[in-house]
Amino acid sequence: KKKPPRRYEHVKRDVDPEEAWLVLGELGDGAFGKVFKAQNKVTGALAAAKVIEAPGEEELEDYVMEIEILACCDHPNITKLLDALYWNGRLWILVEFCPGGAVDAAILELEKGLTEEQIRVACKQLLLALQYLHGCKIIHRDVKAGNVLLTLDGDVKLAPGPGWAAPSPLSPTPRMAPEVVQCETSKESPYGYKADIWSLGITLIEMAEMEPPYHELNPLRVLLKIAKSQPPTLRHPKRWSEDFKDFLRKSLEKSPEARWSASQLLQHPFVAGISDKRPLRQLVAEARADVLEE
Ligand SMILES: COc1ccc(Nc2ncnc(-c3cccnc3Nc3cc(NC(=O)c4cccc(C(F)(F)F)c4)ccc3C)n2)cc1
Repeated sequence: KKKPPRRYEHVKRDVDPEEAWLVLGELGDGAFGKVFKAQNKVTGALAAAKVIEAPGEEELEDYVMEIEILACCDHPNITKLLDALYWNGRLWILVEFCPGGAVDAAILELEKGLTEEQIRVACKQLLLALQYLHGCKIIHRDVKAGNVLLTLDGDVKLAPGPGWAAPSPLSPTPRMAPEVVQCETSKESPYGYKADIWSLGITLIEMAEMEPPYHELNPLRVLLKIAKSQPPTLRHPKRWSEDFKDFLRKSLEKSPEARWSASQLLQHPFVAGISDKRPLRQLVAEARADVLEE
């Protein structure tokens, strides 16, 4: 006899999502399912809606974990949960819509990297998001330009991509911290929150140079490079400030113990004292302008 589906606190089971939400169009199609743009029929609020086809009970548990995290995360630089519904064998997760899309898409659109001023603003907001997550004992595990979403007024929000959960070292990404690559997840040095700081450093290089380091290598070579090489640096150091290069040295420190935490990095001159979001507003306007012209 089929066991009754478990009840989850933040997942509605008795509402048809399309009664409450008008689906406006597709935003993307990932391994996990499709993402649509949607509008609330009552409030007019815009959302990004992830629709997962027929998740099995164990898959549902994973997604409910994500929903629980989203539901308890209340931070301006983390996508806010708007609704979660389980209907007709599909799980819908709706979060506030970020009109600027992901930073990696903006870089592709504009065919150039971000300026140091734009990187500085994004970096400060990502550090605030990571400080918050790490304070809640949450490790993001997949900080990359594709998971940094842009709003019209120049904010960034951290969202996970399809791979969100514990990426196995067998699917290495150029942003993986050395201790993760060396599977040093033993007790004394677990895959800690410091791995997100390494990935942030790699993401800043990705924003500056359009690609993360070692992007030209195959996955195995990436693993070896990360494990045995000195931390990556910017390709053209003369183009960048000493503050930026020093910030990268502090976040791309191979030893997780010596690597600075989000709170320590928030005191670094590269991000201390800035608050003007205009550089990112310009980035979104430029990237969207291209799209609007088409
Ligand atoms: C192609 O053009 C665009 C234009 C605008 C957008 N805007 C946008 N705005 C908001 N979300 C998304 C989005 C895109 C692809 C996949 N998921 C997206 N958002 C989303 C995120 C989540 N989950 C989280 O953000 C999340 C889950 C767990 C933890 C965390 C964190 F660790 F960061 F707190 C974050 C759940 C459901 C959805 C629909 N996309 C996207 C593409």
